Amino acid sequence: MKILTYQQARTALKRNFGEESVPESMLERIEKTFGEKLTPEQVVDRILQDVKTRGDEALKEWTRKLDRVHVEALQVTEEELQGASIEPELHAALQQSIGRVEHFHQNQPTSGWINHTEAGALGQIVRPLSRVAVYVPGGSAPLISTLIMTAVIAKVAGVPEIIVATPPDKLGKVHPAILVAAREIGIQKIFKMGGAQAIGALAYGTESVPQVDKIVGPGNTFVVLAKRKVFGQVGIESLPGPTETLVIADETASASFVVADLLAQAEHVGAEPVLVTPSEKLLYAVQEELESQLSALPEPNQGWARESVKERMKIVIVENLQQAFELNNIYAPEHLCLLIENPWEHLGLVESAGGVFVGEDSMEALGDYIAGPSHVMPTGGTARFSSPLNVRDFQKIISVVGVNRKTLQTTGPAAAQIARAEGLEAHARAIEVRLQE
Ligand SMILES: NC(=O)c1ccc[n+]([C@@H]2O[C@H](COP(=O)([O-])OP(=O)(O)OC[C@H]3O[C@@H](n4cnc5c(N)ncnc54)[C@H](O)[C@@H]3O)[C@@H](O)[C@H]2O)c1
Ligand SMILES: N[C@H](CO)Cc1c[nH]c[nH+]1
Ligand SMILES: [Zn+2]
Repeated sequence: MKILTYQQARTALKRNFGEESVPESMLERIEKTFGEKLTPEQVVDRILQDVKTRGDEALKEWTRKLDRVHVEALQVTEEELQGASIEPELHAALQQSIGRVEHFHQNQPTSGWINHTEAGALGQIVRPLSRVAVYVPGGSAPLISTLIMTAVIAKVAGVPEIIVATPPDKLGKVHPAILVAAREIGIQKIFKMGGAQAIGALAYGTESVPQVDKIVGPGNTFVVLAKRKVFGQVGIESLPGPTETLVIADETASASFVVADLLAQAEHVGAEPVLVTPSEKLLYAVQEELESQLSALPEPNQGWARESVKERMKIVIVENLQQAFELNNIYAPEHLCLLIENPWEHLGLVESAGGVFVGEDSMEALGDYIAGPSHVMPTGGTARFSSPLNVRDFQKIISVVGVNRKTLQTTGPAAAQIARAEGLEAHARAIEVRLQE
């Protein structure tokens, strides 16, 4: 755990996606798997190229090598989908989550507009994408909730065809709760594939996997790098990678809640929990509480959290809350949790974050499952320029230009002027030929 001053944190928290150092443990795992020293980027290039040229065969081989399982049929069969069952309590919880995510996104304004006036018409029409894929992580835990936090929003946007990709478990199966949630949402096509190989298959298409228009959803470093590389071939929504949380807490915060929130995210592979506080008293209380909550966690959760917390957790001591929010805006975290007195009064200081969790009853873990907004949020500092997954990510806007002769007469000469300044004579004439009529 690192304890930093405000000045040190100004440099330490500044990030540029793709430039962060790769953990030694990941490089070692790569060397073990590939038998040579490669960067994650080189690994992803190799996998994408192979899937592009050899299709299903490559996909299955990479699944065997990286997920250590052989899958005969990549697509989940109708029997598997219809036969999946889970505890009624979990089923009801999934239904509640689906309902709340759907309701939240139905509130997002997304309609188009066309203004018909005496000058003619101008506007924007909105169309859903035709075929999208949602990636549901499954490397270390089957993220059932991520299916809800992606596919339900695609449904609200009106996408007719939604495809799911998720890594198979060691028996070559998809978690039954993912299948039940898929049934509830009305999804039929689910593929047992993960990592960069899944992204390649969806971007290029294979014998079994249809090429999609856009791939959305979070994942580990390999998934995120692959998404970035196939952008252009297909659309992507943003770069939601390993999760991160910045908690701003003052002396009024409960150390127990602060630690609970930091540990909840530390439980994710590669997570980065950061605490920023002006209170030394809270700092000592948090250090004590951390040990006690860590040892109370059951294995294997404790193992992940311990590794993450010890290696990755940062605590920053600041002079006041103003400094805390400045650091937040430099870091641009996926999640910002406000455990301070009068949190609503400070919301205006937030310039960048995937989501803000205001007050001690709005913990981020609730947002992960059921609050309403998608838990798919930008990481790695990309919250400076991108947003949480939302309905607009599944739609496109088409501009509509239908002005009339009156507008042509008032705007045409200016347009022709600009065209000639660009040296584009044919453009100017295409306008002027109408003006002469
Ligand atoms: N930002 C968000 O909105 C958000 C939301 C949910 C989850 N997440 C993040 O998603 C991530 C999920 O990661 P995960 O690993 O559990 O699942 P994952 O499904 O993203 O990745 C698993 C896949 O990675 C590939 N892989 C693993 N090791 C590899 C190696 N050495 N070389 C090449 N490929 C390799 C395998 O193909 C495997 O199928 C977590 O970091 C979590 O924090 C982020
Ligand atoms: N906190 C993760 C990234 O926002 C999402 C998640 C899924 N399941 C649990 N948590
Ligand atoms: Zn989480």
